[in-house]
Amino acid sequence: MEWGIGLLLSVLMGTFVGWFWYKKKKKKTMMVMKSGVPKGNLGWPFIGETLDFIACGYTSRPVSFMDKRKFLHGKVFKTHVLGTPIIVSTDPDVNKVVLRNHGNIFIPAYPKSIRELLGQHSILQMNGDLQKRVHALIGGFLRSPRLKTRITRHIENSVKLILGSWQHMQLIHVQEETKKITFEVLVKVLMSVGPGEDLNFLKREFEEFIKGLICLPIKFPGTRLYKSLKARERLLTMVKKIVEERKLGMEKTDEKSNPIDAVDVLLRDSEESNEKQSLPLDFISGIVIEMMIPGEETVPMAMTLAVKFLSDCPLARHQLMEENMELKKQKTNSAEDCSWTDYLSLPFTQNVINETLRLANIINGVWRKALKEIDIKGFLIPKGWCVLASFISVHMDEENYENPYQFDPWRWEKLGAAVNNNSFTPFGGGQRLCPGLELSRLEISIFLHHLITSYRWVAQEDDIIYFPTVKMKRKLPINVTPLMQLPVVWRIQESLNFGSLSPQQKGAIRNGICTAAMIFKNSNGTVYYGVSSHGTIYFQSSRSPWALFGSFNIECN
Ligand code: HEM
Repeated sequence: MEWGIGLLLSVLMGTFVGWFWYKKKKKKTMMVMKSGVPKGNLGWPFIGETLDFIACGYTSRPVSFMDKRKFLHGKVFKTHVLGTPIIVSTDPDVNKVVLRNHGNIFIPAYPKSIRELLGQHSILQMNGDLQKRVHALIGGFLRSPRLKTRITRHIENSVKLILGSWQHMQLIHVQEETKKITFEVLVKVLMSVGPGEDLNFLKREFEEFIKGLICLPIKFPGTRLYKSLKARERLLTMVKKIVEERKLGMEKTDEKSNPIDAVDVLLRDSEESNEKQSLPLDFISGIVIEMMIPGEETVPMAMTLAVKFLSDCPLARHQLMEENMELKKQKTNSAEDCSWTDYLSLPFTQNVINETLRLANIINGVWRKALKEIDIKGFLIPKGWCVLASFISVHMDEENYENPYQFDPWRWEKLGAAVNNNSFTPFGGGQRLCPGLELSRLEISIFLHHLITSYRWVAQEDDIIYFPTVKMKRKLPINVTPLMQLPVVWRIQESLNFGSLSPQQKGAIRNGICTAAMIFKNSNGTVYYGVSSHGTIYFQSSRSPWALFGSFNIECN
């Protein structure tokens, strides 16, 4: 009996000690959770703080949503937007960890409409080894010098064709025109489809498809999502046909030439390795469709916004013109074509592109979901929570950039190489760093080169809208005049600060007309004039070499 009571007491005692220990541990965990989970406000039931989030997206300062909360709760805070509680990081170090820890801790978490439209095989949603494999294949191909050499000629032709069509147009909508260039280039890179009926079909259906990328996730006949899904089906049929034909062609020939496009790369990968399972044709077709998105959205928007920012900053436009005119002159003199390295090594042009990408924030951040609880810099992100690594907040933070709202391409002269910098992530980072980074830069550089060396433009009033994606309210209307058609004096006004001219030089411009002293004919009979970067005209004779003055030349008839 005593033995029984003793046992009972020991069991009770053990249970009590166990319970006490468990409670203490739980309390400790709760305390860690409480002190570690970022502060913030989840707002109203269901809608959370979505209304404020969207309202800020329609202003010229979309980052004000983040700024307000950053001020109240710190650089990492919690909120509830677009139907989900979320932890927002505006801290570059935290963003870096989120981007790097991809796969094992963080997986992409995109809104439902995007998930539905891109389908289960989307590269943006796949994880693990498959994502690594596809990313490496696409990245390797897009970065290869062989592709860049080949595609440079193609981009040039496409840019010249579109710019040429502006000759007799007064008003241009930059946002629409740039899409024509970038979509055509990307479809060529992806599946070698050139201008014609097929391209028109792809463009038409793709425009219908992309409208549903951010919309209410309701799909029955008549809804936006439904229409976009139908367009995707039609796109898939056509792309799959191209992929199948290519596969058949490859089976018929034993010759192994270099891959010509992304379809080739994806098909060959499975062929060349016996260990790897071949990628299904549906899967390849889906990836190809998904990769058309930058041709319709991101790259044309970057070009459009560069034009917008340059229009508002004549000094930058002038310096860009000088640099590109110099390249044009060199190439004309040596009777050579510009190579991709020529375009990418124009320092000021690259600074303009960096600054455009920083200020425009075309992809304003990435959404991830935590698969495990993780502590980053003292912030506890509980398992299952979504994290928004906000790039726009970092790009527009005074701590990282002086006068962040000012378009200042010269800041990059001090900041140096932009890549690998946590505070500059327009192309994301880590394992999902955009594989189209270099192609995008090349396309934008070629577009800016030909635009600035062929046209003078005046932009009409327009505003940037940041929600749901970055767009111009009026598609950026500009009035263009081909440089060749400008009276000489226009070209001079374009680049001169008249106040800095000496009386003798001023005498060369009478009533806005250039006198012969400023005009120069070379041996071919081409007329030039030279202008320095500081707006001083140099009188030149046929014996003084142009390079001596570091001036640029504009040809005129
Ligand atoms: C200015 C133009 C562009 C910008 C700003 C941009 C931005 C980005 C960003 C931020 C990501 C990371 C997404 C994430 O981490 O979830 C990304 C991924 C990606 N981008 Fe771009 N991109 C541009 C152009 C292009 C081009 C021209 C292509 C070529 C086809 C491309 C193909 C891709 C692909 C395939 C991914 C997914 C990579 C993966 O998840 O493994 N992008 N891009």
